[in-house]
Amino acid sequence: MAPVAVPAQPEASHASKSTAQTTASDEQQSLSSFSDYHLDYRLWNPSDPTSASSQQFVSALRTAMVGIGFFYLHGTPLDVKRAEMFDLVERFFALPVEERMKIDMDNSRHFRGYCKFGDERTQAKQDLRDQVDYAPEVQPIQDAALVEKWPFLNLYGPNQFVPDEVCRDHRRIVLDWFETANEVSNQLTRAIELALGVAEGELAQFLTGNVGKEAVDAELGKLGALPYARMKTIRYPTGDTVDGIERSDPASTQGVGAHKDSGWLTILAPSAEVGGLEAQDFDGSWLSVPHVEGSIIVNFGQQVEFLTNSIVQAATHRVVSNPAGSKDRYSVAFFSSPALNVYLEALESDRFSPELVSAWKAAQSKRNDGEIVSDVPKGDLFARADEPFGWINWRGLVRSHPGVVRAFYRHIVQD
Ligand SMILES: O=C(O)CCC(=O)C(=O)O
Ligand SMILES: [Fe+2]
Repeated sequence: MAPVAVPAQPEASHASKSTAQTTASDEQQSLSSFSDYHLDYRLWNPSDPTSASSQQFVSALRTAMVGIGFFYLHGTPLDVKRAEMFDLVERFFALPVEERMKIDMDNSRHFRGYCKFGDERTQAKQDLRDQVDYAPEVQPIQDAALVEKWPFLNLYGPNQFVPDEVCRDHRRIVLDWFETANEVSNQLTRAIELALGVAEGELAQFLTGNVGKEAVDAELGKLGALPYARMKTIRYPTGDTVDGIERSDPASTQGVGAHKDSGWLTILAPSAEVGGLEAQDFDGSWLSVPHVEGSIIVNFGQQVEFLTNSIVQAATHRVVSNPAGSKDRYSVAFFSSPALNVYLEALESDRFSPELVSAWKAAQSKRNDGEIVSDVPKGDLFARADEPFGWINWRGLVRSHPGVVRAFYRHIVQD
């Protein structure tokens, strides 16, 4: 990959020293310096995916698809919404913790709402962040017998928002971002279909849930398509204690531990001021992923890897936190997901376009014998062909949020 000049980056508040304990050298490379990982969304014309400009976008996407699974996407409609969104996030986390706790996730059987600092773990270690989780704003599913048989149907339901007089426009700003990020994910999915050389809708059907009858359980099929996605607004706070909560390990810098996102595509807006996001290169080294003005970050989740037989890799990434820094870090992450009702089956590799295969071979030849080093086991959250995808979302949420399980699901979830 040819490094490319990019606009000067704001200084990351965690200097390279704080990552030196986990990286081999002080000279950490930045993902932003590689031209292959910068895509221009304005080239993509949704009403004419076969135009020369759209094809140029698809070709760039193909190159990114055989990379480490992370890229910058410039010129999306999220850019103009960013300032308002980050203003909201800062206002929300500045509220007294008692106000934030009024939308505590432990009050939501649908796994929506605020998770206080230190409640979440990755690889058995406390993550140093607090966050609000959202998903589609929909009615709960009413058919009690079906919900009992398929507990993941509980994931459908309303979000929790703070009233306007406490935090102005919480609901409006979040739902608007959710819808816009979802549209970007849908457009990228169409472009991925073209990059792979598969028919229109072949991947999109897994997201919309409008799959052929044979792919759906008959009873579940009664409910129709059950599209799903999640979103988080996140804070990585500084300070020895946070909201009166002690850090369990004062020396820890684990904002969020190394992981691969479990879903389809992640559309991520990282802090412009405070660094810390890192992506793992194929040789195991960690690249910094700073915000670049006028872009958002996209990464592939594990279901893209699953469906493409690993020709596309889900990115291994983490956030290195700096509790001693002068500013809290904020980020906004949208995770598209296969619909709850669908069964995923990997595509036959021999169907991929010659262009994709040659891009993949070229990328392989530059790696250590095609070897991929990752701190996360391959396929830890892959879908299974014999169960609806809802189970993957359900298991992930049950594992991450024991408080919700204690409040609502003691009878069906064993420790
Ligand atoms: O906060 C970030 O920048 C990344 C968060 C992330 O990777 C996640 O929540 O899955
Ligand atoms: Fe992630």
